[in-house]
Amino acid sequence: MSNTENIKKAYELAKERYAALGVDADAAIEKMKGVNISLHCWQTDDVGGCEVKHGELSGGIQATGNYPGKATTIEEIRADLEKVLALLPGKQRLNLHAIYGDFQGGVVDRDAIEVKHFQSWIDWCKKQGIGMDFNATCFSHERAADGFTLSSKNEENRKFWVEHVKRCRAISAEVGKQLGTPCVHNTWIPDGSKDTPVDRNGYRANLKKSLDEAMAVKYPKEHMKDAVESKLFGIGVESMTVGSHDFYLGYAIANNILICLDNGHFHPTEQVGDKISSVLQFVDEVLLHVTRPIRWDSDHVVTLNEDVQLIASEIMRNNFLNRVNIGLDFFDASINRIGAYVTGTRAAQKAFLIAALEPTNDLVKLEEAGKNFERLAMLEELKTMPFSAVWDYYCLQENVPVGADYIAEIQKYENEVLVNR
Ligand SMILES: C[C@H](O)[C@H](O)[C@@H](O)C(=O)CO
Ligand SMILES: [Mn+2]
Repeated sequence: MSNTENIKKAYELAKERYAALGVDADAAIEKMKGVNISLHCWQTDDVGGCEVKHGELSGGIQATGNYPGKATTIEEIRADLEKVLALLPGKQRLNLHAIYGDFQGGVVDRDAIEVKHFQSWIDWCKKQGIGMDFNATCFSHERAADGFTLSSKNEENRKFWVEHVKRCRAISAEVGKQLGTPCVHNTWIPDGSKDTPVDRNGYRANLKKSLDEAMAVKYPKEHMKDAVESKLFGIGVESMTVGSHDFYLGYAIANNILICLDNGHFHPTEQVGDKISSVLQFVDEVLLHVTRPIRWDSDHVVTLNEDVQLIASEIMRNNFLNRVNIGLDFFDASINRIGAYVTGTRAAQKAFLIAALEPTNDLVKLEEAGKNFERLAMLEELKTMPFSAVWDYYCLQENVPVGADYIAEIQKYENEVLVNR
């Protein structure tokens, strides 16, 4: 019997097991069409970017490791992204940072970027048949050297970063218009203080003023949507982060924009999965940065852990796919970067498929009847249901490597492409 036949046979058996619980496995696979993950371009090159003058990565984020094969040109970044896309089931999106512009016609500073610097990315996305999201890059720059950007008390620097964000939003609107799918523009700034600051209020008032200025121009929602990303702390900014969760949640609610929840940006015992149904009572949509924090915001490769599962389950249980924009945010330079990318994205996708295979209504009924032992027991049983047979069948249907087969594909790419860089 061929491997394909075995996968199909295993799926038929799994389907019966799920059907016995009232779950339609075909329908769960169908639901995966709505799970479009925005692939963060910065996993290809350790958040380096395409500006000629590479600034040292700053802002309290770090890519550790020196595995060979890092992409160093826009062509290599695109080749790596194409490889990643080819190894993932379903349709994803691209999440681009402003430092990844196409500056081959001449590099410009961040306050002078225009649509023309991103046209080749828009065309690339069109060719791939995918949408694109965008990010202002308010770090790795001499005007961020003192740790402040939009909240800076240096008026020249503050205005510089306002202009950058303004331009990024205009570029995002054009991206969404050309690609026919809204571009989510995320603003994250590293601003904060290593030691105890005195004028916390002054910096936060500046940040509010800067965001108001940068977001004064409104764009159609069909073209672009604004998101702001909060953070608890970063390396070198341990005592105060200007853009805290309280600050940005307030700003997002007051302005009806998206709050970006990065699951590495909270106290380790807080779960972003628990926050989704809270914030969605007050904002229309959220943006997620799915990552794996180890003791700090370390941005390790996503794995199928309880935190990621809760995030996916909360979205699927509540039909929130149209209100939650799913992005990733990890960067590991210590292993094959394409391998990191594909493993992490597939892990997130698995969490969504597992969530789609849950008999949610029955579990809610148990909960509402106070049958909490039965709820606990069922949640435990679900963990060992034959999920992998459904995942393998989904990959087979999508024409991408099944199970661990993608490892060999990545090794081949390493031997044929990455080693020559
Ligand atoms: C590169 C990203 O924009 C960055 O990681 C940001 O999203 C973040 O999470 C900073 O800690
Ligand atoms: Mn993030």
